[in-house]
Amino acid sequence: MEIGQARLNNPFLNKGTAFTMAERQTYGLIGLLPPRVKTIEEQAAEIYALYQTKDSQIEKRHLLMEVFNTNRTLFFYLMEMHINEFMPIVYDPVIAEAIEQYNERYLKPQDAVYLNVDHPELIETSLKNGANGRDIRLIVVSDAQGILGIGDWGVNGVDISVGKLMVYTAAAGIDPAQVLPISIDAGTDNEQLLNDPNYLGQRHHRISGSTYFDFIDQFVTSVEKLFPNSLLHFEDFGRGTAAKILDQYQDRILTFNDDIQGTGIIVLAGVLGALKIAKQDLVDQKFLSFGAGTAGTGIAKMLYQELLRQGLTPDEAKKHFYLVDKQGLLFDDTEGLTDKQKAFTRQRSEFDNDADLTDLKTIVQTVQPTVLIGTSTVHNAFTEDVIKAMAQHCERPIIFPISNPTKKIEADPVDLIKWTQGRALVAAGIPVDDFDYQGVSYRFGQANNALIYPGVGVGALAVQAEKIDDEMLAAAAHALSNLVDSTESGAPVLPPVSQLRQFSKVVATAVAQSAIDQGIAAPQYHDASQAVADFVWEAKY
Ligand SMILES: NC(=O)c1ccc[n+]([C@@H]2O[C@H](COP(=O)([O-])OP(=O)(O)OC[C@H]3O[C@@H](n4cnc5c(N)ncnc54)[C@H](O)[C@@H]3O)[C@@H](O)[C@H]2O)c1
Ligand SMILES: O=C(O)C[C@H](O)C(=O)O
Ligand SMILES: [Mn+2]
Repeated sequence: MEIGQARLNNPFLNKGTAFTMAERQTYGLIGLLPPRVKTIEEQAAEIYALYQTKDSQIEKRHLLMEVFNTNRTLFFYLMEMHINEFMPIVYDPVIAEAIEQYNERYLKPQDAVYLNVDHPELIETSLKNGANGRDIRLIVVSDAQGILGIGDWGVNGVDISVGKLMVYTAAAGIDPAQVLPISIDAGTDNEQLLNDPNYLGQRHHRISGSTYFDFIDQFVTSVEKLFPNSLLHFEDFGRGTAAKILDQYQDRILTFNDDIQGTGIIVLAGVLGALKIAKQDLVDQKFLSFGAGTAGTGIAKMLYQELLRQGLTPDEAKKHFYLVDKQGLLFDDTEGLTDKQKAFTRQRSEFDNDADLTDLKTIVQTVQPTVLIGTSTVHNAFTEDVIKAMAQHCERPIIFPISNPTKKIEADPVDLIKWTQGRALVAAGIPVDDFDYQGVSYRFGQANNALIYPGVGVGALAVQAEKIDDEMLAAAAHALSNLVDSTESGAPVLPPVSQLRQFSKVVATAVAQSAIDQGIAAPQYHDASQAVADFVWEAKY
């Protein structure tokens, strides 16, 4: 039992001024706190009042991180009360700013584990020190090669592991004492960091090839050994490693890649939601993915698998996809294709103007897509010309510019409504305010994987699933899209973040049920909603 200052300094156990007199006796806290005993409601009201005095978003974040660092229960109590307001501050988009300023604003290690590619022999010790005897069930790990759309941020990327875990607890209620954020410092190719005297990571370029993959393998093996009942969530790895790692481990351990799978199913859910509103079928759509990297190809795969579930053959389903990357429309003879792009390339013989299919407007005019998804990190790539060309050929264009953070988004969602006279069905990766236009209030869905990965992870953990498979992922997407209200004009294509807690439970239950139905849940679980309810942690003293 931790007593005295050690208890006050332990964010998992600390209650600050809310320790009762009896607790102060028991835990050796007599004389260590001012006399007045406060309730959690009083503490939360005080912090919130202070929060409102902060001028900038980064200052607001700094305050909330201090609460997080000192008292997890109070932090999550507050977060539940102000979920809409706090999500963009502790998570995307302000988290990107925090990552860019990590060295300057370094406060505390945030109970994360810092692994160093040059010292594989320290992996186990580091993991044990990080857990400090806690029963770890969920790990988010990042090597920060592709942080959102802002590139390589080395050790600064630890914030994304911490932030993704915050959302897990706020949305789906995993006990914050059972999570472990991890940074893998594999070096960085970010020259700004390498030249920054304050940079806190290893000062060398990224290590790649077998040294890198051997390190990952030792890491995964250590996680399996030390935390055999945990889910290992990979976040913001690079285009050249993310899919390789997922393919290597997805059948061996309980693991998940958020950028590939989480993004795939949030977009699938959003597209299904949009089609519900437009009263159209998935099999009648043509999908154009602009930016065919980790997220773009993950999305194509999820949509493709849904077409198969709806009865199409692989050849028929494949014909619905057009991938565009730096080279233009991707053909089977395009130079530099990634393995995941190869599954969705087109043939030049399909087009008379194949040589011209390098700019987005010509591609849109030629292909006439009904669904346009942006995962390119190219700000404002969806110009008025491009969107008008698309809207000429379809009544309800489905347009998801989902590159993050705000400075990378492919179009301003408000412009998409204006340019299509309100016909577009739009979702972005970041929160966007409602927009009143020609008598209709347009609400924008947030196609951010945060709306779905917490339910997936908690659903899988609640029934101790052996793995996360495509059936469970599809169950999650369907559960979420079923909640879309298609009756009101201007309705969003996904349920609003204000209901994150409620719908994460629905997603978790669907995922748990799928694992039970497939026989990959632990045998003691028969009732998915009971298992999820039993698993959920509440932010109270
Ligand atoms: N909303 C969400 O939930 C969500 C989830 C994952 C990723 N994202 C966003 O998607 C973006 C991409 O992430 P990623 O992990 O796939 O990165 P990535 O680097 O794997 O992929 C980006 C792709 O865009 C391509 N690209 C770059 N410039 C281009 C151009 N001018 N024209 C066409 N293609 C171009 C790159 O070659 C690459 O293939 C990021 O901004 C990220 O924040 C959003
Ligand atoms: O982190 C986010 O906001 C979503 C996504 O995982 C991304 O990489 O952009
Ligand atoms: Mn990500």
